[in-house]
Amino acid sequence: MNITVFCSAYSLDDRYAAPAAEFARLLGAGGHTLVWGGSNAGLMGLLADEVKAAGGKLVGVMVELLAHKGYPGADELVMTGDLAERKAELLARADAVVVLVGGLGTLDEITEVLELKKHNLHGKPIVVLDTEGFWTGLRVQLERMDTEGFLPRPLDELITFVQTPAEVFALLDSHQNS
Ligand SMILES: C/C(=C\CNc1ncnc2c1ncn2[C@@H]1O[C@H](COP(=O)(O)O)[C@@H](O)[C@H]1O)CO
Repeated sequence: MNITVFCSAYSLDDRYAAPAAEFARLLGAGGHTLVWGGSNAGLMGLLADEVKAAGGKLVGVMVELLAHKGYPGADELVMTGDLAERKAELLARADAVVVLVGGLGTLDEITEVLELKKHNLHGKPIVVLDTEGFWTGLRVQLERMDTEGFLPRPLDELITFVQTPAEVFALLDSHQNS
């Protein structure tokens, strides 16, 4: 499975780094391919290291302006012209999207794939690994949109929040088998 991952480009403490590393090991050991921003920076680099060490493949989708930060050991590096093209490519190459902790770049990526799914422009699973309740604020806001009639379809058709790396793969397996 090609799993596109959005996550922080910053180095983070163990509360966030350890679950991200565990997720990456499960991804690699499961024979999946990590599709990600292609950077060796922070959590993005840690993720790639762990996936590679566990036997998974790496496909980096980069923008020219950040090419100097490219992960040296990627199996494939795709160069895109700008951030919008990169987001489109990250989604096009995904069988599923997984979101780890992150900042504005990650938030931008989540809302993009959600908005496209809302309009039925793709039907790929979007799973948030909600480490330490990091995304509680987003979940609460989305639930309010859902209950107060701001969404054209139920929220649980659009996105799933889980607490552990193992739950991510259990969910993706259940999607594959359905
Ligand atoms: C932080 C530094 C460089 C960042 N380099 C990046 N390279 C590739 N992709 C990136 C980079 N920064 C952001 N992204 C994308 O956005 C998400 C992370 O952004 P956030 O703001 O940290 O959440 C990530 O999913 C990438 O796709 C200098 O060391």
